[in-house]
Amino acid sequence: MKAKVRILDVYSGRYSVFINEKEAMRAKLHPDDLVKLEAGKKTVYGSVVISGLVKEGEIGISRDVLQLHSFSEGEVVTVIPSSTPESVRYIKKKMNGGKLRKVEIETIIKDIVDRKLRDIEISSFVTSLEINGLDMDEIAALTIAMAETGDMLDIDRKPIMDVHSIGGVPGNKTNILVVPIVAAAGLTIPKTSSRAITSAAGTADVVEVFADVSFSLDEIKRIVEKIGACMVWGGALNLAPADDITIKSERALSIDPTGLMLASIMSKKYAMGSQYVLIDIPTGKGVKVESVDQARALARDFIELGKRLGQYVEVAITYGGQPIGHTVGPALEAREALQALMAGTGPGSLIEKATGLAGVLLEMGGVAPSGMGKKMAREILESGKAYQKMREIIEEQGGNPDIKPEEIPVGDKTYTFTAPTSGYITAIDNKAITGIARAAGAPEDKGAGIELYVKVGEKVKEGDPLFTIHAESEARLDQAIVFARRTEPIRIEGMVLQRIGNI
Ligand SMILES: O=P(O)(O)OC[C@H]1O[C@H](OP(=O)(O)O)[C@H](O)[C@@H]1O
Ligand SMILES: O=c1cc[nH]c(=O)[nH]1
Repeated sequence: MKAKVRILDVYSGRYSVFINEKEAMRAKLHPDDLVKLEAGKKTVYGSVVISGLVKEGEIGISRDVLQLHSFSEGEVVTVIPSSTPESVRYIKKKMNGGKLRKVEIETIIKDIVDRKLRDIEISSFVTSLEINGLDMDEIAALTIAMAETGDMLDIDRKPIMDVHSIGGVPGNKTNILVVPIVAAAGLTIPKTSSRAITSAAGTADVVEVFADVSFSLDEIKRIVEKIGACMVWGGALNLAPADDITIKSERALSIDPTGLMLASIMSKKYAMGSQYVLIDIPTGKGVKVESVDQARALARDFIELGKRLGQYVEVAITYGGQPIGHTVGPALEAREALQALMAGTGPGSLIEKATGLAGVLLEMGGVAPSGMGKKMAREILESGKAYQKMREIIEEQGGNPDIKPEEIPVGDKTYTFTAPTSGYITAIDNKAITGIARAAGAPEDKGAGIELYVKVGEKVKEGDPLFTIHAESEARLDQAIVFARRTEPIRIEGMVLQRIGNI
């Protein structure tokens, strides 16, 4: 069938194609059917939405499609019903525990990028990877397919350093300090981050509080060649474009299948042309990797994958047993990171980790002698040079370099939990902290999150404040309070954990 394009002011978070009910009946199209739109050399796939927003003879296109494809109002397109793509068969193969061949992985990734696979099929793919995993051949094929379906960056300043955390630990704003420290030492570090996957704030969500994170590859090249660094969102570029699409399913399920995580991280590094990559594996209770043995096994996989991609990879296993610093959630974390950069100091968990990671990169990049990297990183932070570099990054990325931490707005609906008893803090439950911050609205509501007043090992008196929840609406605050009451994220020795009555 032929129809005229009508551009609808609608964002559905997916590729939606709106068809009038009568037209759909005639063409035997049903909600969520896959259709192909053809106009000249352009081909786009989308899912059918039956809607009164368009008349007969029209085809409505949501703004999501227009972000990557140009269609004009009134343009004539051919609408062709599309059958289930071949890649669904390969997804089922993985669901049944089979090993995928390179060509099968390439087909799945291409179909994800072309939007031939819909959310439900992509979620099934992600779930099949969570359950049945991938071996190193599959991971390497997946990484290269994810990178090569998008653009590649070629920056003239070498060597190109990079850092990436596997995430999972609440409050992990560490790389917002690492990147300016490393760039202030004269190294080149074009950092791409994803948005939150399992946490309440990915690094891209946090940086977005004070600067833009969505840039074209040409803009990134210009920024990095000028100041040696950037901190951008991988999903905004056509860089490993399957990554952000699969991350949406991961976020909804709060899972990060190991093989997909390796491919997600390393495809971004490969596409950015990174030569020396440091991977941070936070390890501890309630994060993605709970034991040092598991962390070592994962480290070997990163190093092996790096070799296959021609990259030199080192891994830092870091402490992830409780949140990093004192804040969780985009705006609160942005405040804390900026404060630390300005003061050259801050909470031990943040400063030690940031200078430790930056130090490894300074040694890998050959600007610090072996064993001296951390000291040099600390000097750069304390001297204010890292803050100056951060100001350059913020300015080049369209933000206000003069912004002060207290000027960053945080959620004004608050509730503070206090210590029910006196004693030492014995544990902080990472998963519960993330769950509360997400219930409060993070990461989408930038001001939502948690301010923590205590860390494990500290002494509190009954009635001392433990943490404050911030939200942007009363409804979200109430949800977070309920979640916090149910999960009791902070344990104090001697505290009654549960009271059980007649059962
Ligand atoms: O904690 P969750 O949400 O699972 O993991 C996602 C976060 O981990 C990585 O951090 P970085 O960009 O290396 O700092 C990702 O880019 C993302 O920001
Ligand atoms: O970028 C990232 C970080 C953690 N896990 C992923 O899958 N991607």
